[in-house]
Amino acid sequence: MSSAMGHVNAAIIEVNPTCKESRLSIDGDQIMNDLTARITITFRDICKKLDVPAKIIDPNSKAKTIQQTLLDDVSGQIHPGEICALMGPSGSGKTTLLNVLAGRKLEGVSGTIWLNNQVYEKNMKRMFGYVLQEDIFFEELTVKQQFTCTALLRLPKSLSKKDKLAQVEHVVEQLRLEKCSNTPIKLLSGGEKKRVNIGTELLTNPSVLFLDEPTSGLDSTSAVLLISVLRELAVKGKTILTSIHQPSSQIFQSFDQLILLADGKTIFMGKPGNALAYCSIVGYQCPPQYNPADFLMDLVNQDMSIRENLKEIYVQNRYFLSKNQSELTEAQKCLIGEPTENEIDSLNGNNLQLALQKKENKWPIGFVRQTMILFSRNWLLTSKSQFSKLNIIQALCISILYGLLWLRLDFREDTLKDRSSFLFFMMIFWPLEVCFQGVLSIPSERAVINKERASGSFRLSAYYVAKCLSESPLKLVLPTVSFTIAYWMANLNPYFPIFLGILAFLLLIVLVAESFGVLLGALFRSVAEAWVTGNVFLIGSLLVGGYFIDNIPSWLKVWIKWISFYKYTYDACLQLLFMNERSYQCVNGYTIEFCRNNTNGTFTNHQALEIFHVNASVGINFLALFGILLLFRISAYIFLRLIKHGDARA
Ligand SMILES: Nc1ncnc2c1ncn2[C@@H]1O[C@H](COP(=O)(O)OP(=O)(O)OP(=O)(O)O)[C@@H](O)[C@H]1O
Repeated sequence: MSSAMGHVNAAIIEVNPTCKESRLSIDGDQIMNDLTARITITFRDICKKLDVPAKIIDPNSKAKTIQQTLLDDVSGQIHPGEICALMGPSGSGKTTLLNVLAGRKLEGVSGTIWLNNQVYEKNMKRMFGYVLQEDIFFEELTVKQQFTCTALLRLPKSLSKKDKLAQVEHVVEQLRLEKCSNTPIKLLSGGEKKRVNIGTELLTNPSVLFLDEPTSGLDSTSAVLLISVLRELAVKGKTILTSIHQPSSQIFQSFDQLILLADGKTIFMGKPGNALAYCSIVGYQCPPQYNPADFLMDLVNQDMSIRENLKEIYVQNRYFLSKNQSELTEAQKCLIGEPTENEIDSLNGNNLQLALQKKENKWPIGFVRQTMILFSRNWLLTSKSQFSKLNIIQALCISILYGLLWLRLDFREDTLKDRSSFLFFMMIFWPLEVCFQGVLSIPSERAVINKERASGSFRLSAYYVAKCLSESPLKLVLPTVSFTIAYWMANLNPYFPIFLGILAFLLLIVLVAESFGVLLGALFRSVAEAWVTGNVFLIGSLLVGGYFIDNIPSWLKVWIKWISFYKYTYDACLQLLFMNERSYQCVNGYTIEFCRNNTNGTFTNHQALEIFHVNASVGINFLALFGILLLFRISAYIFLRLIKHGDARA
């Protein structure tokens, strides 16, 4: 398995920066073209109503929930080759409408959506690309690594790897990202990051592109560049719907259609160039030399009564598609009429079947391939974070400090406690360190994973298996180095197999602690809560681990074997340490009873072990630790599956 994974790893890392001229093969071109049908989206009477806890809206309310209307009877039609802009004040429902049309967060939604003349089905989502407002990535990856990983995961298995890489090159060019294609995403400008965000969605060549405020935070030049990229995509036949906040007049005029929302209702739908004329007809005149977008936003933001008036006028005017031109009111001439059933039936003669056929797989590639690609990405990211200069310096300093404090222990009665304390303190630092990394691990990746899974990139199980397989070995490297240095400096027991046995147990407890951290990260939404729970459990487990207290109350002793993984490791390591035949020098009889009247004598390893009151065998301790490891890992997966910690807003 490792060689296969190494191969994929290379595929991602070794993206050839010079293969600019790479092109899709004829077959590849055909497959990519087949993916891109020209799609008209029609939506009728879209409502979204949610029952929200009453206390959130009114702290004095006696009711349990209050129904909130996020979208109210919104209808429209967006055509291929066009860019439709969604505008409206903050909270007017732009993101909600985008989500609904993109088939996301459908709780409480009613109404109908058609893609061409086919009623929307969940599995048509693969035709969509959704560019979130936030640019969420693993920012350590370069642009090409990000694109390559996405292409390998999301493009169908019928495409060869060469074609998938050619598609990456194509998108890099299309989005004018050549200059920064080998730069880590964290070093990119806002505009470049946004284009990487769009590029990630474009790799699958979606027919419809949804964008949530792609220009927010960009300077005007970057915004214009971005919109020109969208225009090029529209020209190629994509259907584009984007929400936007206060665009410049140049950008505003460049849209093909504008939908203006207020409080979840449409108040204008038409060509942007007709918006001011419409306002003037219904009684709101734009002052000369005013940016039309600013005027519209000021108008709807100003006064509740103006908004209500605009909503009413729109409702009176919205259905007119079946009328003759001569029957239209002046206001209607400025609008695009809302579609009726007839408009849907006559739509887009293209009879391409958009829903997945039963035999088609929901996932573009299989579980094993997904796992291998995610393994390679995780390997890359984890090795970057694990082997930072700071981590290496920390590991060396700590091991040398341990080694110096316990330097060259003699085999004498008065060093028995020091030997056990060495083992115990070795069990503290690395497990705690790795547990903390585990706690942060899932929360720090959650946003990216949720985003990628929302676009159907991979199974959760593939992500989790890849994560476990790639991170665990890497997280063992520094503890191994550190323990080896300290062990031989302290000269704990020079018999090599014993060193290996103790090392194995110390690494096992590192893995158990890491799994415990991952479990907490999957269980809790807040890192602080996870960490507090972890602290209490780990400190409790440490205290009863066998080093600090001998006389534990009997009612508590019963539970220790269930809760303390330190106890298993400590007991096993002590048994291993005193396993081989060796004599120890008596000193004063304070520790070993046999030495009390025999201060110049020697005692055996068995007598040494007796003072530690160890019970279970090494094998039993190993099985117990291994069982806990599996329990933590499996529980973490179950929590990850069951508890949705994504966006709290449905
Ligand atoms: N899950 C939810 N529960 C309750 N209210 C919600 C939920 N999701 C959204 N809302 C509310 O619905 C309204 C519309 O939200 P939405 O995010 O669509 O607005 P927007 O126009 O995109 O705003 P902005 O421009 O600020 O992003 C807001 O008042 C928001 O608070």
